Amino acid sequence: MQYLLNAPASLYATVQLPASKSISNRALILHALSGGSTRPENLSDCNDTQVMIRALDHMPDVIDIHAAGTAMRFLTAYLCVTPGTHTITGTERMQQRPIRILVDALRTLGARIDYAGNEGFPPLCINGTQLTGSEIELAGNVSSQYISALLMIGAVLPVGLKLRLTGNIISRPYINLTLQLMHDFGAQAGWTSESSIDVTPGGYRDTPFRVESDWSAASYWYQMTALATGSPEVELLGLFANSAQGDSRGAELFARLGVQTEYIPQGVKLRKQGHPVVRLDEDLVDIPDLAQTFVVTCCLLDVPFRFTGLQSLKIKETDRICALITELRKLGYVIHAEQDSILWWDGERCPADEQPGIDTYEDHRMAMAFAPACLVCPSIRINEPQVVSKSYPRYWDDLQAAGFGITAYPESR
Ligand SMILES: O=C(O)C1=C[C@@H](OP(=O)(O)O)[C@@H](O)[C@H](O)C1
Ligand SMILES: C=C(OP(=O)(O)O)C(=O)O
Repeated sequence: MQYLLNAPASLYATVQLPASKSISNRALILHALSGGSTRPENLSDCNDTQVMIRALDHMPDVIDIHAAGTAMRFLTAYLCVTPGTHTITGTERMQQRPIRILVDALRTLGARIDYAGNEGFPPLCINGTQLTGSEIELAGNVSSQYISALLMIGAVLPVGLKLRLTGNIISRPYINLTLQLMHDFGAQAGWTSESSIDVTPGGYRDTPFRVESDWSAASYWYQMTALATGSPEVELLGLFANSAQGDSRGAELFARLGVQTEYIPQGVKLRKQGHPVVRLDEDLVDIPDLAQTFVVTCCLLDVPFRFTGLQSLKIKETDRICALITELRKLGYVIHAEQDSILWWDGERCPADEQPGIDTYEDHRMAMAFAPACLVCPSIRINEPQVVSKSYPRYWDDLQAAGFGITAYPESR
């Protein structure tokens, strides 16, 4: 399928954002480990959370988590401490996303895990057992999800858990989000140095918990506000000012691109104010999921950039470094990569396709970050638009409600 997008003449919208999948999937694991009956409220309706709910509710012999990185990593650790034998698998891409660092760490703690396909990658066959280890060292420079997965089970281990992280820690705010939620569910855990974390044993308590809206999803509305002409006004509901989500830092970066955030009781109100900076150089190591948003926005605003800290992009839903370079060329922008961890643009242009069809590579963020481009490039088409269901199933409905025209074609052209 393909969507042809048309921008509204002016952008005024009030949007009920989806709940955060990162928070939902942590809350579901912590709730399960608490053994309580008070289910977290306002869970995301996205595919990544649906697969988690299904797995925890039914615990089938074969658990298929589709494309959900958090579900794969968090459930792997969870299954190690849960009685029974399960195989956990996912999409073809998931079977290419590395998991050896987590498996090695869990094995050091005494877990019984076998690779059911290729060494180092899902699917995994896991036999739940009592873990006896309590201290591990693991790399912190590949995916923070391994660390979050270990931390969450740490509180139910007999003597707790001490983690020592090596290398430059990436996606640190996601580790802090895990620690915050563990605390909310009654556990004690925290940093003891820049690279060490201790978790006290004692388990979790049954706790009422409400999931905040998704700050990563909010970024596409910031992007639309930045790119819209006139005086756009967008209200995003369900976001907190003092959010534990690292991607809330997007608000501060967008201020430099001319979008002002006003915190209101229901969420945030966005308006355009001032002019974008003349160039944007930023380390995005803490906010990798916003890389596509900022790369596309800066090109379309004509703001040259250099974004570092992107080393995790190659192992996400697709190789996002390659995908961005290829798809931006269709819009007439020549961006460059360095050392698999940096993307930069000095303003270089190439002829744009007449009716660009953006490929999305089974990556929700490719679809969501390129759709706002219709505010600048008429006749833009998004291929396989249904990929948004991974984190924001109502994305296209919300765009239509905001006045965007969407025409669906059955075949990609
Ligand atoms: O813990 C989480 O909820 C997430 C951590 C990040 O992954 P990495 O730690 O692999 O960068 C992020 O990209 C992902 O979307 C969600
Ligand atoms: C990388 C992402 O998700 P995950 O790693 O959880 O599949 C994402 O949502 O951008």
